Amino acid sequence: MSDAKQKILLVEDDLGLQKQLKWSLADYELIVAADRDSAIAQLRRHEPPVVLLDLGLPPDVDGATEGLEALQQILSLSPVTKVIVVTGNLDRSNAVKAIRLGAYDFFQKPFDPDVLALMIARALHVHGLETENRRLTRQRGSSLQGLITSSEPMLKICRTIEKVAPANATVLLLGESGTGKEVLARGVHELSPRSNKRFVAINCAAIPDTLLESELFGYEKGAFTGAAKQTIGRIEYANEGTLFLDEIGDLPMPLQAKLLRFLQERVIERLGGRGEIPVDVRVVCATHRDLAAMIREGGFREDLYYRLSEISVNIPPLRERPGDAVLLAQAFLERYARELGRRIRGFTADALAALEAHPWPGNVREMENLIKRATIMADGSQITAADLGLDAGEVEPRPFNLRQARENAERIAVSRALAHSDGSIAQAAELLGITRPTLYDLMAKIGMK
Ligand SMILES: Nc1ncnc2c1ncn2[C@@H]1O[C@H](COP(=O)(O)OP(=O)(O)OP(=O)(O)O)[C@@H](O)[C@H]1O
Repeated sequence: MSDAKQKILLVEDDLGLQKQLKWSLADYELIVAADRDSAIAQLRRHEPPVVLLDLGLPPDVDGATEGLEALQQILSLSPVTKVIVVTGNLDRSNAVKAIRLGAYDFFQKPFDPDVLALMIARALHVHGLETENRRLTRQRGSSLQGLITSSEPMLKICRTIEKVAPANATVLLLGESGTGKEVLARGVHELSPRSNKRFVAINCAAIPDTLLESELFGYEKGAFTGAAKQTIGRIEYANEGTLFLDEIGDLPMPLQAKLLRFLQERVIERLGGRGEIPVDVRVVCATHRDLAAMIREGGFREDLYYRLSEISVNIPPLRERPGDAVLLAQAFLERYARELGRRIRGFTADALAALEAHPWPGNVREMENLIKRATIMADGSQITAADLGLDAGEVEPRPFNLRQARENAERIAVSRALAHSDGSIAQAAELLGITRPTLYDLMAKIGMK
């Protein structure tokens, strides 16, 4: 544990007050800013958990417009920061306005050092709890290694995988390309008693039909021209571990029959071999195809389908996972900025809007590639929509209509808050500075589930 002092940002233009506060808050590392611009610069630089913000900032020292503007900017940049606003003695209405905008608390001048110290200690405590909570929720959300999500449907799938992993049941993962089927298949393996054995993946669509059989079942020396030595197949190689059959919908009919036989009897015969070899594998398979339609059209065996789908899991596409686009983008940015040694901190507002508006036909894979490329190409310290190569046309045009503008802003704020709070409504409401029922109402109003 480091015993470094905790940082507090003081936004105050009165030099006398600055001095006084510096002295009474000596237990903290006090960072001082005298106006909105420098406050934002210091916020970006130090990321303080608590900001003490005087609402009467220049040029509007007698009003609160500049202070309220600063408050909104601070919260939009860092929704987890606790902002305590400082107001004049008779300025209750602005204090209430600030709370409505998401300030954590307010404090009226002239200030009482003891009360202020108490308020700051409490804000730091709440901030610490929330950070820990987010960390734990995130950890819980990603009990499947490498899987990032905060959306309700995906978290539900994680829970399902956790439940089915220890059993030996065959799992069928259904979902569009790039939705994370292989990540989930690995999750099944990692959380199963077979985790210390092999996870063997084979993509049935990537191997020519003529080779697939020998690839799966192996062959004896001389089984066919070119079979120079005995070779074991992937099924046998996965013995005691997990076999992941990707793109199972592309398995040719004759092999479907062979696979079915293996699943029923749990023995294989190598090509050109004479004996049956017992193999103990857990089978997980996946496809982006509509197997039911394939069965109707005679392209997939119904009996094999039932064997494979003891547990069947439908993975939603990225566009149906509220909040995940931004969360994944942030995680990929962090990863690639680190790996590529680039100092890039986050996304601009237009990039966030574009990320949320894009339909992601290639799902998480498309997102990962896009962020990696943008991390390499970006010139500034933040990634813009242009860096992402997302067509400006894909971002909703900025509306003139105030109601629509408000709704757009609300939608972005709610998605971001949900992403930041790993889908917890209670936390998201707190980040947004509204009550839970208000958040539910807001989500219903803007059509978010
Ligand atoms: N929820 C997630 N969190 C983090 N990374 C993810 C997530 N989902 C997918 N990925 C990453 O996206 C890429 C594509 O995922 P994956 O290969 O599992 O998709 P898939 O559904 O199996 O695709 P395909 O059907 O095309 O084989 C991988 O690099 C994977 O690590």
